[in-house]
Amino acid sequence: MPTLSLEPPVTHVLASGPDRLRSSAKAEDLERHSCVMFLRYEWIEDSLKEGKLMPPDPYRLIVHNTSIEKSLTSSTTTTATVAVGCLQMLIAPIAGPQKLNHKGKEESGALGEVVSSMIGKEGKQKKGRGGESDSEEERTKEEDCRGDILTRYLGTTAPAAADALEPCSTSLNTHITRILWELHDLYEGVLDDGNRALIYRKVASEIDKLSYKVTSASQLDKMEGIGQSTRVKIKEILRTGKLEMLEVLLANPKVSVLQLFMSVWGIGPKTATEMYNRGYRTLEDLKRESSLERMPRLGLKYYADILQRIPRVEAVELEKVVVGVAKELYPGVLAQATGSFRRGKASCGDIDFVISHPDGNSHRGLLAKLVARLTDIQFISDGLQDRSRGPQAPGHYEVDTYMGLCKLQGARHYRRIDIKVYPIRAHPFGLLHFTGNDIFNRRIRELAKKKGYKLNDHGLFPTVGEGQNIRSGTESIPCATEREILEKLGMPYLEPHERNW
Ligand SMILES: Nc1ccn([C@H]2C[C@H](O)[C@@H](COP(=O)(O)OP(=O)(O)OP(=O)(O)O)O2)c(=O)n1
Ligand SMILES: [Mn+2]
Repeated sequence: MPTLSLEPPVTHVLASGPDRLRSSAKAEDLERHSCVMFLRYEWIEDSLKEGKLMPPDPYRLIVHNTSIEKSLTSSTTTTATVAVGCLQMLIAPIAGPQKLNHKGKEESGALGEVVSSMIGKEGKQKKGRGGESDSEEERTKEEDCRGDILTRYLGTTAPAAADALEPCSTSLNTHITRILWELHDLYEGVLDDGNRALIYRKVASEIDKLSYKVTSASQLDKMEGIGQSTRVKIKEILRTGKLEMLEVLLANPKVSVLQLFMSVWGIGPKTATEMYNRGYRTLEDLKRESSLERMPRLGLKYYADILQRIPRVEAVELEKVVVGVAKELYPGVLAQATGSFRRGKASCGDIDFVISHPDGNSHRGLLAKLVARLTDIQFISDGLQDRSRGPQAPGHYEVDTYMGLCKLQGARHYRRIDIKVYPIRAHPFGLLHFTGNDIFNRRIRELAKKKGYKLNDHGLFPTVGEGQNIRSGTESIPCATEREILEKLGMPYLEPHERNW
């Protein structure tokens, strides 16, 4: 089990362009306070490849403004890579104790402000990828152009590719978004109002992406998708640090019990309300309820572990185990972790596998064998298997699903694992769907609808009729790759890390 053993411990990783670094007097200040190391961009690439934090010394840039200039220009590694970013590792003494927001992301607090002032209030933080040789200006143009294309196709701008690798992103605006996320969670979960939840989610994620701290609601004037009532709420949050409407909601005892129940894996609004109406108020009460189905039982059994997010280093190891066993059992199998892991996130809520076999036949029975072997080696501990046979429902093919819990040998926590096995013709659709994120999926499904298709994780089905009478065929348009699916929808291909909407 790999560990994060860098000393002093790393709490933040931020990226900055070298030009900004060269001209910044504050770079020296930060170095003097010895809270920052400036590293070449390859450090994070290698760390991600290796699944652990690499020792920083070989990647270090000497941080006096004049020396930075020298090490940037005289670096023996590709100047192109160096030219796109220098990483700063901000360590504990200044950052103070780590705080987690509701999504388990670190809050950057005052230190974030120091850094944002260093890299520029209005400037978007940029991170490049190794091997790119275009200039910063060219890249900006290209990203802007891609944004335009997507705006045209999807009615919104995708986040720049550079925003996606979460290890480098910390929100500077959790003073606002913490409350908006809480509203999202309440509306989505407890109050079962998906539309309102989506509004708060969109606004909160947009504000989380800003590279400056919002101190006045007028700074958000140009941001799309913020309605008048959300604006009023943000003003109140900025003025008072809280939101009365949220406090009133949270003070409602029923709401807090429902929230607690729905934090259990497998319990949705319906069961939570039912349990509340039966007089249950605590998780201990729930454990006594014999009518609970298997999934919420597991949810209760592994409650504390499931709440913990999976650090990326561990997810890398989890993927190795499952893919390794799948390949051993079925040479040539297509198996990979999707979801937030494939989108490059620093931590994942669970780990989602999508599997298929190119021979068109071996997918049958594969899941049962794989789960049996993973159980034998004491990787999988508990779970549920389900087979949704098709195509009784239009356009639904045989897809096997496993939802359960697993643990690496010697690891502290059990982790949630989902495995989906698709027949090869549906594989790219499964991959696209389970890579997400959910907002991106919603957008491409809307786009498909406009173009006369129904898109789901089984295929792309031409539709006939209109409005209430709309019906989709049972034969999918064949697509061999995710790229082909997006092409059929007339939109440019997006790498998984560009799908963090
Ligand atoms: N209501 C949903 C739920 C899921 N998905 C798709 C998109 C998700 O990205 C993917 C995997 O679902 P997860 O809930 O596991 O979400 P993520 O993997 O994206 O995030 P997390 O880190 O929380 O697991 O399935 C979706 O489109 N709509
Ligand atoms: Mn997931």
